[in-house]
Amino acid sequence: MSETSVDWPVVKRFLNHFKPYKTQVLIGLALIPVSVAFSILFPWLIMQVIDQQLVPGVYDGLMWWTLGLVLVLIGNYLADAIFNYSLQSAAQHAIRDIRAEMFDRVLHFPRRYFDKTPMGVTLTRLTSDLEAISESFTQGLLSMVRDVLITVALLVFLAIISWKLTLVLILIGPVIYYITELLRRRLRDAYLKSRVVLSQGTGYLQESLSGIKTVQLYNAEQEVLSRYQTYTRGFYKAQSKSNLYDSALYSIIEGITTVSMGLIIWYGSREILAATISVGVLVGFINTLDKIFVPIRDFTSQMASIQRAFAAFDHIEEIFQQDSEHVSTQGEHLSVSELGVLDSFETLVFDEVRFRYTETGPWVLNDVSFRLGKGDRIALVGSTGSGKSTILRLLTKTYDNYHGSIKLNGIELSRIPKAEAGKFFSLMQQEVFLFNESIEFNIGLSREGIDRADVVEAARYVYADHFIDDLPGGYAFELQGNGANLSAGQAQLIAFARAIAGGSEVVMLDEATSSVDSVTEQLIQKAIDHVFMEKTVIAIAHRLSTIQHSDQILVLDKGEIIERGSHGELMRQQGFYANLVEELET
Ligand SMILES: Nc1ncnc2c1ncn2[C@@H]1O[C@H](COP(=O)(O)OP(=O)(O)OP(=O)(O)O)[C@@H](O)[C@H]1O
Repeated sequence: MSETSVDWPVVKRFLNHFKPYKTQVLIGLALIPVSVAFSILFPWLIMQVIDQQLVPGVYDGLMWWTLGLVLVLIGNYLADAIFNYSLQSAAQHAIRDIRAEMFDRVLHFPRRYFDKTPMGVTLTRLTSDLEAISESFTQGLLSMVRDVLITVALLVFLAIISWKLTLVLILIGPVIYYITELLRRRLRDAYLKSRVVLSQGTGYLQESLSGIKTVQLYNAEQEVLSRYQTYTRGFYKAQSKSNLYDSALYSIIEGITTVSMGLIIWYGSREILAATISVGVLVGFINTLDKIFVPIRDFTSQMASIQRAFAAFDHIEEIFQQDSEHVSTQGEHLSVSELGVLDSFETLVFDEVRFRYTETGPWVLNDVSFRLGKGDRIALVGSTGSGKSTILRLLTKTYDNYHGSIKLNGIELSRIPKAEAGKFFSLMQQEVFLFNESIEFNIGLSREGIDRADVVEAARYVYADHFIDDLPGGYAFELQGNGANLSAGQAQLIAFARAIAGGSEVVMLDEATSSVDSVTEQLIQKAIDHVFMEKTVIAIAHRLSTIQHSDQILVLDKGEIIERGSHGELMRQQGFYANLVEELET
């Protein structure tokens, strides 16, 4: 344990989750003394049967002793079963609650977290790390407490019936402990190694499966497989090593138990012949031996399990430590009058906004200023990486540590809670994610206040209704594998309908650059025209027609607005924009 530092507040927070299930924990704990009592009662009864009945040849009452033995055995099993069941049940309940709480946090994490944390890591935190803690709680910590108490009680019992035999036993104890400790260290190293390789392998597996289309497209199956095999080989090696130490430990302890048994029988027989102890004492002693050695052996795995739990505590703590960021994206508590100002969209003003994704990274937006009024349509154009999407990401509050000022109806955006700001803006994304659910779900997303009629209306708004009606089941049509059973254009229309269904006043459009078939292309164009006619729009525009429909065009280069104006004005300037348009036309 000395290798692992224990963060008690973390452990305490974990144990707090057991409070609602304290009855089960208390039942489990209450059964520990029962188990201890039964463990002593059994060898004591055996001693009595031998010394009082068998050796003197008294058969009267033998049945009662035997019945007592059976009852104690049954009682012991029952106590063990209830102990395990109640503690496991409490642990499972607590883990269920913690898992839900952690997932809730993860769902609210800022994008920065996901930018730097591989998905596999978050998955591991929510699954195997929690399992390790739960396992350690039941099979590690509390079983160890019970076993230690039983061992001590048995040793006291043995010392009372024969201190000489107990002395022989105690001499063997340190040998077992030393061997166990030696192997345990190696076992733990091998185990840790296998966990590291396993999590790397799982991360790689997850990445390969999410990129399966690319893997297959470029016939990279063999390379991917051989790279995965390096992880499985590593895992196999580490696992084999830990199995080897585990079985070595098991066999050595078994061997020592047998040798001790021999020693005790030899020494005990001499004592019987010298009439210092009775036959019953020797048999009772032998019966108890196993009960002492097994916990000593299990102690190793219990300690390992507790160490795993502490490592897991450190990992899940990373999730709980994200707290401050979690709160910051939520903005502040606005006053009633401020909330009144946010009733409907009036203006959005960017004033010398600067932004970078990381503390030390390059500035991605440099003194960006513009004003978007109700009904205005702004187009953002510029080369790739110039910062267009970043502007939209600031508005969706995906990132919020900007410099300068962004005011929504005069209130600083960073102060407005994410959910509140979200009512104003909806994003028509270029990158579409569709769930394995019905079309209706994919448009409405079970959002509050959006019913079936809104879903149908949104689909009609973006001209997606015709193709949806033609699908088997219509709005109940189940999508598969991120919309694999739709065309790319249809998937885009569903995403458009999703953005419209929210009823936001400002639509942010990230226009797709990928080409779709001409029929869907026309539908998408019509949907965009519709939005341009009726909504306030801020669009990352790639189509010339979208750009020309805008009141104001902002031309971005390396995070700066280098030109601004209407299409006609910018064409007359014969600058960056005019060149861009020329490229689009050719
Ligand atoms: N999560 C991120 N972490 C760090 N840097 C990022 C991140 N996202 C984008 N960037 C960087 O910010 C810059 C602007 O990116 P942005 O996505 O805003 O460009 P864009 O103009 O929308 O490009 P495109 O037209 O290709 O979508 C780029 O240099 C990019 O590398």
